[in-house]
Amino acid sequence: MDCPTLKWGIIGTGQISTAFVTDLVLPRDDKNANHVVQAIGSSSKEKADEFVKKVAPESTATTYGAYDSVYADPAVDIVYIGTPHAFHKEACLAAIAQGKHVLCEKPFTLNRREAVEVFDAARKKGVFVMEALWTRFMPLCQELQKAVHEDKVIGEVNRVFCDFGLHMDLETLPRSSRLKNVALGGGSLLDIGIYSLTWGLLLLDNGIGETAATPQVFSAQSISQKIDIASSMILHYPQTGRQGILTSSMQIKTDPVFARIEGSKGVITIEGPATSVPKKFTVIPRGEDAEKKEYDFSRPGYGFYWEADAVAHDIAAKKTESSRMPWAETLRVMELMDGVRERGGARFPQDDSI
Ligand SMILES: NC(=O)C1=CN([C@@H]2O[C@H](COP(=O)(O)OP(=O)(O)OC[C@H]3O[C@@H](n4cnc5c(N)ncnc54)[C@H](OP(=O)(O)O)[C@@H]3O)[C@@H](O)[C@H]2O)C=CC1
Ligand SMILES: O=C1OC[C@@H](O)[C@H](O)[C@H]1O
Repeated sequence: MDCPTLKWGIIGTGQISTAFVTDLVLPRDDKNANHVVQAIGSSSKEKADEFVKKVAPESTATTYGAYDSVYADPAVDIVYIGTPHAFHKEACLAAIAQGKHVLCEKPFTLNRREAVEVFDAARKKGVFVMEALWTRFMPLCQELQKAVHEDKVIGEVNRVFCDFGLHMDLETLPRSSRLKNVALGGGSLLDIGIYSLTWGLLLLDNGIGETAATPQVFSAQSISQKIDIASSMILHYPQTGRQGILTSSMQIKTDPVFARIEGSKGVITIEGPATSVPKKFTVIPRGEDAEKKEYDFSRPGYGFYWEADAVAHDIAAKKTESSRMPWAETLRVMELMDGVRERGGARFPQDDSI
């Protein structure tokens, strides 16, 4: 099918649902899927109505003051989950129980154990489920992986540095903020460290999920008000000697150049407004006379349509997993982050496995 149609039910009307739905309805020249905003579920019907008025005024979305009504709506094909991390598992399970496909925001769940529960349920129902790690679906990311692993433009990779820092004034954030509330999964690692880890995994090794090489992991976390305000991970691949130095912080914003890949024949830098939103990469070959080459990627809107289009095509092809974000890859990332939190001391009340 060339241009499949997918009818979306949206759960939560906060920041990310606003950005995601804005992109779903964005007119684009390169459109290769039809996205219909079919239903909106919110804690109140008034909020859902407001959301439609603001974000998708042309749509005829049904609005509900309860999430369950979205899961039960027969017109909805796929549920997009845009609630805080701590509610992802419950929302995924409820949607799957109604036979819906699911695209769930990152981090997929609070830990690996919860993710296993969701994938087991999806397997039994035969529905498509994916973690919305949108950066992996950006053309820049795919081009960069090709340049590094297939074209070997900087020879053999030796080290990858990547940071995602944002200045989040913890003192002034309300206790209810998902960024600092422990019960909502607050802290830097699950919110933004997941991107630094993703870049490291994608650039240090060409495998994904079960085919990926297993690194040794060393890590540290700085804990304040029970959450990690900074996390650092060193990934070491014993077979190749490669190292990744991958960090996150809630104290200071990262420079626009947020990552650096060092290889035997040169260096690549990646830059953009945030570590989740790469705009350009630059290949800098070794040697004083060597010419730098810049690869600049423009994008209308935010760039969430790339993952949405990929999901539409996977579902049309009757797949239950994405090849760019397979279940085993989500489980691998969750397991690595579980380990970091186990060593670092950040814990959530409902997380009884660590
Ligand atoms: N891919 C990306 O670039 C981004 C991903 N995210 C991810 O999306 C998720 C949501 O983040 P974000 O949109 O920033 O969060 P917001 O706080 O802006 O919105 C979350 C929404 O979830 C609903 N909700 C349900 N229960 C609660 C609760 N107890 N506290 C707060 N909200 C609740 C609310 O919607 P309602 O009242 O309508 O039900 C709320 O508006 C997170 O998991 C985050 O990691 C976030 C930002 C960017
Ligand atoms: O995924 C994200 O990327 C951007 C950040 O501002 C946000 O907190 C995070 O959830």
